[in-house]
Amino acid sequence: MANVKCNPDLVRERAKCSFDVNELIHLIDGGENATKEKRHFEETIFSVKELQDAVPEEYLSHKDRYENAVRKATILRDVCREYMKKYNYKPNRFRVGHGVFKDVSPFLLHDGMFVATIIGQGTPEQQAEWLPKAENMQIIGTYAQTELGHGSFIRGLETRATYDPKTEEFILNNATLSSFKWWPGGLGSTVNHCIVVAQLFINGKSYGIQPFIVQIRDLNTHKPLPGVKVGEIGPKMGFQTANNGFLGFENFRIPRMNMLMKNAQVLKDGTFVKGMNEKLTYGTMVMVRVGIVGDCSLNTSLAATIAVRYSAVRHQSKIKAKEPEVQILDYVTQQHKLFIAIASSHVFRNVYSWLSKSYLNVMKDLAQGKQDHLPELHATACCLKAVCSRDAGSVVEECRLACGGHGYMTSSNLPLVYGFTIATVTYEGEQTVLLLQTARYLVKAWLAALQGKVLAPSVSYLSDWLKNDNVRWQNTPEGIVKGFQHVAAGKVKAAYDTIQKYIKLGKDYEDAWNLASVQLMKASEAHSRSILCEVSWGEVIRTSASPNLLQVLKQLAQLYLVYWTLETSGDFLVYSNISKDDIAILREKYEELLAAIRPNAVGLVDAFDLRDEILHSTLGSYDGRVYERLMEEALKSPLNQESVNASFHKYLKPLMEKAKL
Ligand SMILES: CCCCCCCC/C=C\C/C=C/C(=O)SCCNC(=O)CCNC(=O)[C@H](O)C(C)(C)COP(=O)(O)OP(=O)(O)OC[C@H]1O[C@@H](n2cnc3c(N)ncnc32)[C@H](O)[C@@H]1OP(=O)(O)O
Ligand SMILES: Cc1cc2nc3c(=O)[nH]c(=O)nc-3n(C[C@H](O)[C@H](O)[C@H](O)COP(=O)(O)OP(=O)(O)OC[C@H]3O[C@@H](n4cnc5c(N)ncnc54)[C@H](O)[C@@H]3O)c2cc1C
Repeated sequence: MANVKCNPDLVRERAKCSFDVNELIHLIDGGENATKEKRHFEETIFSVKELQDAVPEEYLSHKDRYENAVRKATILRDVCREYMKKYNYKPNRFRVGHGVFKDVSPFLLHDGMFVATIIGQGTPEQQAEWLPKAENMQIIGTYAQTELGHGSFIRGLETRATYDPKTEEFILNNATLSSFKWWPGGLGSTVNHCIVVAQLFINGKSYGIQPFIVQIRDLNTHKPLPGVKVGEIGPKMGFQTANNGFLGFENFRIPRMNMLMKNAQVLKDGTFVKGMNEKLTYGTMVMVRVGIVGDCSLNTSLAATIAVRYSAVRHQSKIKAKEPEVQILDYVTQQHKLFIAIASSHVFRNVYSWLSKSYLNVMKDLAQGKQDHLPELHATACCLKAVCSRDAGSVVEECRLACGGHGYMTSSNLPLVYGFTIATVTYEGEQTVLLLQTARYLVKAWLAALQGKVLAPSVSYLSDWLKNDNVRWQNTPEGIVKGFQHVAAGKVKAAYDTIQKYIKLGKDYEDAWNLASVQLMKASEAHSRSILCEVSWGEVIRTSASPNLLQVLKQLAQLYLVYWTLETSGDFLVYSNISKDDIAILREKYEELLAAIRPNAVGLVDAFDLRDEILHSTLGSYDGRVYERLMEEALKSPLNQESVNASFHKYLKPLMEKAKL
């Protein structure tokens, strides 16, 4: 990239950088070697001509766009397979996926959830049967859980799997319209198999929801099998190439062994054998929620790179009347909009790495029959997924707005990035629903703290606060982290007291819960924020890096802490011992941090190491040829391929002529 002829503003910005960009790239990637491998892999993918679109996708019809995405998905699969064989390297397909598809791959669910569910929910025999076929694409699958009528409340799903002991089969049925599966990615026209989450019935008795692996299309003709009704759900706000679909069954039979039985089992005679914990059936969702925190980091870095580079190139208005127009990045309001995006990406990455470790530890425990830490993992993954995805959506939108009118151009890629980022707020558990799951855990933890019990590490601050809620405020990163814990503890207490108040007024627990649920949701958000602050600050101070880089990483981490303290200063005034003067000091600190980060802004986004092919942006490319690219892309419009469009003769001319009469 270094030899590309760049916009002079970007050249100057890069020269100003106080740290070694390559050092940060290696740190993000996990070492110099990892960067080399990543770059070699990406170079290979993006030099495949067939993966490059001659015409921007947006000009294609819905159908052509889908077919083009499938074409590219198959080529990408082949290239990756060869690459893995040759170099024994497991590539990050999601990162290059943004380059290849702009949006998302029709195979996203195959990789992300179908294969993962066979691993997580299948017995060793079932894995041996389906995993090799799924991994080498002999079968293509998705995860079909959500229905027209139910998504959040999984226990309310209506698809039925009724066991027939005579034939040792399950009979799948969708008797109502609301029971039709709705949303699964790839289901529309791509997959031939899916994991169907259905209500198990044996001898008329319900045994809750269970996962089944079901073939829905003929492997040769791709026609839906008799008894299967399947199709695509149509255009959406984003995820245009994900090929989301609907599905219903009519007396469709599958063998007994197609129920994934790692947890619960159905024996030949119809005896139901309970698993260790029925919630383990929800395991794939927990895994993906953890993964989404990592996606939030990538999505935020995409938007930050585009908006920061553009802001360095774009000049508009003046700060001082007698001086030239300034780079818009020099406006402190612009820095306020953008630097939190850079900081958030680092916070999400660090928290993802921390959460992944907890996830793997709990998986190891579960393999040995220990489930003590499962509730804490579930509660933590729920609230972090909810808060990170919403933050990422807001940050991406702020980056888009920070690019003014050009941010509204599809060619900036910011609308598409926003489309797939904002989807994460809803899928894999809608944000409020997940925050309320965590609130259940927090209320239980609060009760345990009141009873003097030892709490799990992520909530132990509740007991600390109970012992001493009068800690003096300190304007240091550690003091701010404590402050966030005080806010969270104060909110948990307030929500708990509100439930108790309603119960005393004669409400039952469920109604009291609903009446207190705005507070419960806010408590859960505050709990997440305290984890995000504590974990990210902790990771940064433990980072081994050169003094120059460490200084910049600390500035970013502090910016995150101060930004969110100021954003929620009302809560701090209510629940911590912060004073108005402390807030004024933090405001000053915030301004100092913006100024300190400013010279490194371009270097920081360069360190996300996102190739132009992944950014897909007229505004964000490495060379900063913004106006040239905007014009080049505009000229690709089909309307610019003819000097006069037929509509002139058909409609405009008659209109003008009628007006003359
Ligand atoms: C790294 C890979 C990245 C891959 C990326 C792929 C991206 C693909 C892109 C898009 C795909 C999108 C896919 C989907 O959206 S799939 C559908 C996802 N659907 C949901 O997430 C539904 C959300 N709803 C739920 O999860 C549940 O209904 C619920 C948790 C909200 C409630 O469940 P319910 O059975 O009603 O439980 P209760 O509320 O009654 O709680 C009972 C008890 O159980 C505990 N609990 C709930 N869930 C879990 C769990 N997963 N693990 C452990 N424990 C759980 C809960 O805490 C309660 O405990 P208690 O308070 O002690 O009683
Ligand atoms: C892009 C995208 C891709 C998807 N891919 C898949 C897929 O591959 N496979 C799959 O199975 N599903 C998929 N889904 C479905 C997704 O998982 C659900 O849409 C999601 O879980 C939310 O459920 P819902 O649509 O039923 O929302 P609802 O639950 O109906 O939410 C509507 C509103 O009701 C509120 N609400 C609901 N319950 C409660 C409650 N208990 N307390 C308070 N408020 C409540 C919510 O907060 C929300 O404001 C996808 C969705 C999207 C958008």
